[in-house]
Amino acid sequence: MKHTKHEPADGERGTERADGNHSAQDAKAGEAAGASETGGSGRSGKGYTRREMLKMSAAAGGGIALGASGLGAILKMFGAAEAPPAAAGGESAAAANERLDFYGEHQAGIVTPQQTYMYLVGFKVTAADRKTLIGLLRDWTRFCDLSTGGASAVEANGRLLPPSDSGESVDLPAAKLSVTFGFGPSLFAQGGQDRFGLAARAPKHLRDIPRMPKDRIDEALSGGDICVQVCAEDQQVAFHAARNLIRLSAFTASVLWMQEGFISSPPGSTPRNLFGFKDGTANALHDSGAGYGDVVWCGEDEPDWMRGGSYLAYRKIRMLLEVWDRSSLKDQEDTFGRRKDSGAAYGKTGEFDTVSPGELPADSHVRLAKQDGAQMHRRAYSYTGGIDARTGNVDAGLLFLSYQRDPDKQFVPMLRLMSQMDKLNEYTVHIASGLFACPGGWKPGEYVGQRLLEG
Ligand SMILES: C=CC1=C(C)c2cc3[nH]c(cc4nc(cc5[nH]c(cc1n2)c(C)c5CCC(=O)O)C(CCC(=O)O)=C4C)c(C)c3C=C
Ligand SMILES: [Fe+2]
Repeated sequence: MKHTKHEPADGERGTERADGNHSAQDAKAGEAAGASETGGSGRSGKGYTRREMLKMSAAAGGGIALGASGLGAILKMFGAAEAPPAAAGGESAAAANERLDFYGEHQAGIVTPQQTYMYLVGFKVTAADRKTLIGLLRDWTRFCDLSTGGASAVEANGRLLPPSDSGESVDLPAAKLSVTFGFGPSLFAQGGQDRFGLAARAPKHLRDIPRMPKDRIDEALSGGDICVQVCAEDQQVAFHAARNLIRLSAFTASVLWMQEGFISSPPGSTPRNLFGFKDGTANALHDSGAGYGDVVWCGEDEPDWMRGGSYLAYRKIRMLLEVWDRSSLKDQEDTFGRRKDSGAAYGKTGEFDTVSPGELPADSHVRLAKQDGAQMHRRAYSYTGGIDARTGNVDAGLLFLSYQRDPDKQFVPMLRLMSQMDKLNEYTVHIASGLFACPGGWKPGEYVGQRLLEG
């Protein structure tokens, strides 16, 4: 059952916390709540774990007169910045490192370091009007605010109703949870219909990725009005967030598809994909504030809500592991133009040595990327889906995700070139596709997409 909405009045909202600390109002509310747990000592300025939040919500249910919504009451306890106290002085560095700020100039989960687990969920909005859509985005915002801070939105409204949160992350830390939102072309216009009065606010480059000749796209796994990328260092934390975002969308949106990915590498080194090659090396070419500005973040030529945002290109690419595993090491290395062990380009010794395209096979993947010349920020995850019952082969591959400021220049032409010539095509099939406009980051007190919906 969906929780009753708590619409904070302006005066309830907390102030912006550039330093990660909450306003005095928040701290006071936190102290009051903490007092019930700490024998009166309070925990002003310290973070609360999910477990503590659960206990506090139970305490609040017993001792504080709740409003229509227990969740609302919990949020009120922490002040109407709608967040539990964030990492601040006194908290252990380990705990602080577990949190990624949900607020900021840019959304987390784009250039922030890649976490181990990822869920990608595509939604179709079923709401009939903009107001209902806004309600969903507000609910999602509250959930993300709490869960990225390591708290749970557990209602304290008795045993006769389903709990507002499924609860499997209650004892777990924030685990660097990030939730990144993107809007698909169909949210702005579908079949010539301006469904939510947003057509005039559509970003410049948002249209479906054109189909390529070799594509075997499954429409049921593609597109959508809204895409949510959920990442965390703990799979249960990531799943919990994806699941509860779905749950909160009941009656307002329906899930079209959900993908599950993973990636792993020793700290500081480039992860390997399921072909055993280091994947993500060239991100180092733009790995700086200035580089992100040139490659990732949208600028002044976009509507205000997209500034500091980016376009997410998504391709689900099946990798034919059995074919690959029967190929010689030479064939495998020729496919990328890089060495399998070190990741170095042909003719070089170090992974990050500058690539000399002329030394790479003409149809190799990296040579074609260099020929195209564009850069994008890749954030891919591997996936596995068990065994293909028809063939007995392993169903596995890459959830290719890239962020760029202009997909018409930085993604589509390269995809076209690769689809025509890439040696990698002998071993891969593209089976799902989508392009989403991810707005710039959120300010505390603002709901996801507010500048689009109210601008
Ligand atoms: C249209 C863009 C791309 C698709 C689709 C794509 C699929 C894909 N890539 C790999 C593995 C590797 N890709 C690598 C480099 C690389 N790939 C792209 C783009 C697409 N890849 C770019 C822009 C680059 C960087 C090229 C450069 O400037 O050097 C590499 C090499 C190491 C690295 O830089 O990451 C690997 C390995 C797979 C397996 C795949 C589809 C399944
Ligand atoms: Fe690639």
